[in-house]
Amino acid sequence: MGSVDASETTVTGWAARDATGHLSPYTYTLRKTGPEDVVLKVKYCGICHTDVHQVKNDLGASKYPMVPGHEVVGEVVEVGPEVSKFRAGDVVGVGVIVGCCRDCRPCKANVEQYCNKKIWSYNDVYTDGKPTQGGFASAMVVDQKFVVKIPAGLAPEQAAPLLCAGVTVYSPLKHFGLMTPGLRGGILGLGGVGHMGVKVAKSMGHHVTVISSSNKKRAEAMDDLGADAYLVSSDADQMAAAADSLDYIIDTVPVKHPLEPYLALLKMDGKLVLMGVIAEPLSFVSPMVMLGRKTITGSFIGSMDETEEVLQFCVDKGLTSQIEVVKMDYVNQAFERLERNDVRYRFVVDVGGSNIEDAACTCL
Ligand SMILES: NC(=O)C1=CN([C@@H]2O[C@H](COP(=O)(O)OP(=O)(O)OC[C@H]3O[C@@H](n4cnc5c(N)ncnc54)[C@H](OP(=O)(O)O)[C@@H]3O)[C@@H](O)[C@H]2O)C=CC1
Ligand SMILES: O=C/C=C/c1ccc(O)c(O)c1
Ligand SMILES: [Zn+2]
Ligand SMILES: [Zn+2]
Repeated sequence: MGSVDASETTVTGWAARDATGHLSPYTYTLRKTGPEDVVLKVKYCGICHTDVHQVKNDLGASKYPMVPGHEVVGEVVEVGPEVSKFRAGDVVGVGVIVGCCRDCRPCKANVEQYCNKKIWSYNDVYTDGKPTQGGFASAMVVDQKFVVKIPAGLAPEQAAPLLCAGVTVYSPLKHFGLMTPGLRGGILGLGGVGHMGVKVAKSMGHHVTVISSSNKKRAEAMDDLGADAYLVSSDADQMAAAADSLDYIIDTVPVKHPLEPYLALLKMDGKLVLMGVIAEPLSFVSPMVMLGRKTITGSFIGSMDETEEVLQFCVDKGLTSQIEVVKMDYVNQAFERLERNDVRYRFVVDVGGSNIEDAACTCL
């Protein structure tokens, strides 16, 4: 962390300044540590496709300067006086949200990710009026409710993708009653979220089919990730042969795509769970869901409770994410490679090992 005055700490993050999405060093201040706040020095931060959507203003609501990053693992360096769960030296994680109202139905049901007053970890405004900034930064201050302990047995860089990608697949499988061994699941789009989908679903005892836009990932999917079957979505014969075979599909495609080819793969009562953030209407004809009582639904990350659960689930099952660790000065190339589908399967930035405070003067 940088200089400290009576109330605020100066930190360096890597921010996008406009919709080109190019990140460069940016200096800003953290809020004064409140009674329930945890201050963490960032060690690692994963790059999610949502970060690409946000820096490039795909959703039309981006504000700049924007420091992205919501798969954040760090070390606690300070806690407020009312923090009981954490102490200095703990390795902790922060994900997509850092605030909620605590009073609405979702908050009271501990599914605070569905709170209409949730505060996003970046591209949002905190309760003090300051913009929120994410994990591609030397440090963050986060309310303890939105901080999780990284369990022993999980390397910090390994834990990073679980804080968004991991919990994003775990939550709907749990919520929709899809944890039963023997189910037949489909993972559409084998990227950061999708590869965690294969691993989590396999660990639940499912028969897992990857549905991909190309044949390029077939061997990796079957041999390294443990998928049971692999379909190329443009291969009409393969798709026809797999009709009526799946209990669910986790759809992670980040761009507009037809739904009917995938609805056809579902059995009666099958579920298509949309994960991709797509700001255009998707379409299907009604018989595709009526004839088979199929469901099209969506799911948004997971709760704080589920985040703790998926971390422990991964420890218990010996499950790891497949990551490429890079330094901060590679972040723009990593974003470009992610956008062109050239990563196996998640970039994780070694923020702590990148001397980002020193780079601040030279990289603008
Ligand atoms: N709902 C939620 O809570 C969350 C939503 N997201 C969203 O989920 C989506 C996926 O995120 P993430 O896994 O990080 O992204 P990745 O880019 O890592 O993976 C997406 C995968 O989709 C496939 N794909 C990519 N581009 C295309 C294309 N043009 N046409 C068809 N298929 C394509 C590719 O798989 P293949 O090569 O196999 O075709 C690619 O690997 C994003 O929109 C992200 O914002 C992310 C996290 C949480
Ligand atoms: O990667 C995590 C966030 C996902 C997300 C889902 C829906 C939405 O509208 C977003 O802006 C982000
Ligand atoms: Zn994410
Ligand atoms: Zn609420």
